[in-house]
Amino acid sequence: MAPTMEDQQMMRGQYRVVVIGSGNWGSVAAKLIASNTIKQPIFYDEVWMWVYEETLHTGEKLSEVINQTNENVKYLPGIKLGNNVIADPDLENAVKEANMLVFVTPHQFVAGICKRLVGKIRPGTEAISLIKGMEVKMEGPFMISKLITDMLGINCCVLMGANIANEIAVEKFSEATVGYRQDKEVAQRWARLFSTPYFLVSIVQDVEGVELCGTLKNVVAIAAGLVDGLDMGNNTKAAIMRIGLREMRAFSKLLFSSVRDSTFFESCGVADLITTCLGGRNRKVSEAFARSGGKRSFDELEAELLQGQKLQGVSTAKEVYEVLSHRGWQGLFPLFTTVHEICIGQLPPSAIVEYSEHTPNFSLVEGSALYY
Ligand SMILES: NC(=O)c1ccc[n+]([C@@H]2O[C@H](COP(=O)([O-])OP(=O)(O)OC[C@H]3O[C@@H](n4cnc5c(N)ncnc54)[C@H](O)[C@@H]3O)[C@@H](O)[C@H]2O)c1
Ligand SMILES: O=P(O)(O)OC[C@H](O)CO
Repeated sequence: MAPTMEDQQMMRGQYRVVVIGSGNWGSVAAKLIASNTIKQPIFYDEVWMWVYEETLHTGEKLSEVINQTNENVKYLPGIKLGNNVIADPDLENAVKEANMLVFVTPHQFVAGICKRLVGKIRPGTEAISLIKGMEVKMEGPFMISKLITDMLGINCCVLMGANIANEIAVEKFSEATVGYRQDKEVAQRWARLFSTPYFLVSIVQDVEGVELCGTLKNVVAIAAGLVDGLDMGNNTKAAIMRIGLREMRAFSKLLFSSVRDSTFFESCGVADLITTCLGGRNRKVSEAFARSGGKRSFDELEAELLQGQKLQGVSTAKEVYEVLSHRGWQGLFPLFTTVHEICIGQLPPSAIVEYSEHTPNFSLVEGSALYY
């Protein structure tokens, strides 16, 4: 039954959103959300955005400049976020009224942020993670949505997709996928919060599949960048993407048997893999690494080329490698293994196309559980 006028009045402003993170994608997410909260009465108009405070070269505080200019001059210059976006450098204050938390920071910072939020979250709060990455603990791999759920005791959906932030910032058409565990209504509410005519969001009941797609494609993007840096051309890059996709699917299914094949055909799967391997930051820095012959470090190149933005692929390759070596799976995942060994300088960048020496291992798994 459709809600009555009275119900709609009662629901007015019921959902208050905070965006935790204000990097390149965090700022675009705040812009998308703010364009919807202002139009949809169930959402409170103002959107809080937690800013990891920093002092700009002008001596001004980033959060103050965002509030004065309505622009994130460091991470998304030239784009107005919407007058209903409020930047707040005080994390606890930013979340205090919210019941919809949008996590969008580089994955290495999430555990520290959640630690600060323990006991500070309103009852009945829902979360969504836009973060592409995972953590590896003694007990094994931990997806970021699970980390948020475990640390804060709240349900956490994920939103992933072929989403290069700068393109969405200028309202070029793209798609995204929300992954949810149980509650379809909550997932639909998240889709409603993000969807615009140029940003189409679908929902699938496969939280791990969606999150692993977003996480693992960053490792393949490092491989794609190496291929570009070696001037190997399109066929080689396509081969790397195909093999990478197969390893993404095999790894995801080995970790979570519930992961669906169909998820890899959503925006979060093959589409994100393609866009990241063509135009992402991981690809860009990795290309520069290969062009330096592996002489310059990823850290140095990240600082030089991204000016404060963070790569996720190199640390994810390490995290994936930890899982592979702990379980004795390196031979089954030659691409993931090789990417990590190149990133740490154990192999030269050219090893990415000397991949054939591992191929027999790879074909051994044909017909096994890994293969289908
Ligand atoms: N940028 C994109 O196109 C894009 C698209 C989709 C998903 N993502 C994912 O979104 C997540 C966030 O990426 P982003 O692009 O918004 O960020 P970013 O890489 O542009 O910026 C880095 C952010 O980290 C913050 N930071 C630095 N040190 C910190 C600390 N110690 N604690 C907390 N924060 C700190 C900075 O203030 C900045 O906001 C990543 O997982 C990324 O993979 C990015
Ligand atoms: O720029 P990257 O490599 O971090 O990728 C950005 C997004 O994840 C693309 O969907």
